Amino acid sequence: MTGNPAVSVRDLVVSVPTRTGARDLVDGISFDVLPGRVLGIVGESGSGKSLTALSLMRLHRAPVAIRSGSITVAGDDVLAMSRARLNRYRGTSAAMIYQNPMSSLNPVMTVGAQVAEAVRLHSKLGRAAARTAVEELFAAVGIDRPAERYDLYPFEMSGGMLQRVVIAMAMSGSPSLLIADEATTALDVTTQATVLDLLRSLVGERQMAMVFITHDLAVASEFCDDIQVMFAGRIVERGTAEEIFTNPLHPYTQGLVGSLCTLDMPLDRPITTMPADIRLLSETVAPIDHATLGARA
Ligand SMILES: Nc1ncnc2c1ncn2[C@@H]1O[C@H](COP(=O)(O)OP(=O)(O)OP(=O)(O)O)[C@@H](O)[C@H]1O
Repeated sequence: MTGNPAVSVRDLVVSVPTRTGARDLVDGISFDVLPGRVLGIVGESGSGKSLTALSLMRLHRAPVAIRSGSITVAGDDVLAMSRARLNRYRGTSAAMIYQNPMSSLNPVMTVGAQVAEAVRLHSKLGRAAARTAVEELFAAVGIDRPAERYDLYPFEMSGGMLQRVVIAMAMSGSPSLLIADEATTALDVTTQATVLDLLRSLVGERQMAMVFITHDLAVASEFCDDIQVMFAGRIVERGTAEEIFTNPLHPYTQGLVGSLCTLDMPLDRPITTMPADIRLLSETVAPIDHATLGARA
């Protein structure tokens, strides 16, 4: 990797207390994301993807706690931030979008007024200027007739349009890092493709770093620049999307990639099932990293 990463995570351990001692749910992971690149985090349910994302925003809830490690975003030490600094950080340095846009929206307020609130939180704009800024943001995320759409309530918009509103809200503070946790999973495939196109162009234009969490390996292979595969709280393998999907090396990644169905695969090809066996981890403690394997000239 060259250039300064927008996001740098080192030896992050996130744990929860149990009667028999702390249980590490995220177990010493490290990764970087460069501006303008999309890092996909894939892995089965419970592997620690969402806790990693929540930790980047420091939005994890007690009793879950960050036990050790460091998180640096746009040069700032996220784990050392005061509450006031953290409030500024969320939105201006890092923003997050979720699967269900309604979880980020107030059902009884127009969408424009809600995004205007976010705009005014990050700037000193007056009401009229904030409205103009929202209309510009709406146009930037592909909401046509933004002046009319400003006055709609969430229930008057489709799921795809609402996800665009939430993306506009996330963009309102010009973050260096955008985290999407299953943000396109609930959309139909056509809408999903248009929202992914939008996210890709925003990442390029604004040179944001993006962390993209998904169960959908086909989407990850198309959309992400880099992939890290998580299993039981650890990163087992990382590489470019092409390296991971054409040359998976860890048995867990091989199982994941082998379970992908494609339209051109022979009908009689057996579908690999995943042996979700924790012993897979004992084989490799450090992640298999394609960048250090000499595979890249
Ligand atoms: N508040 C909590 N208390 C105890 N355990 C938790 C808590 N939150 C998460 N966990 C556990 O931490 C592990 C990682 O959870 P996480 O939500 O990060 O998984 P995930 O990979 O995002 O899964 P999914 O894809 O289903 O969202 C899981 O075993 C989960 O049960």
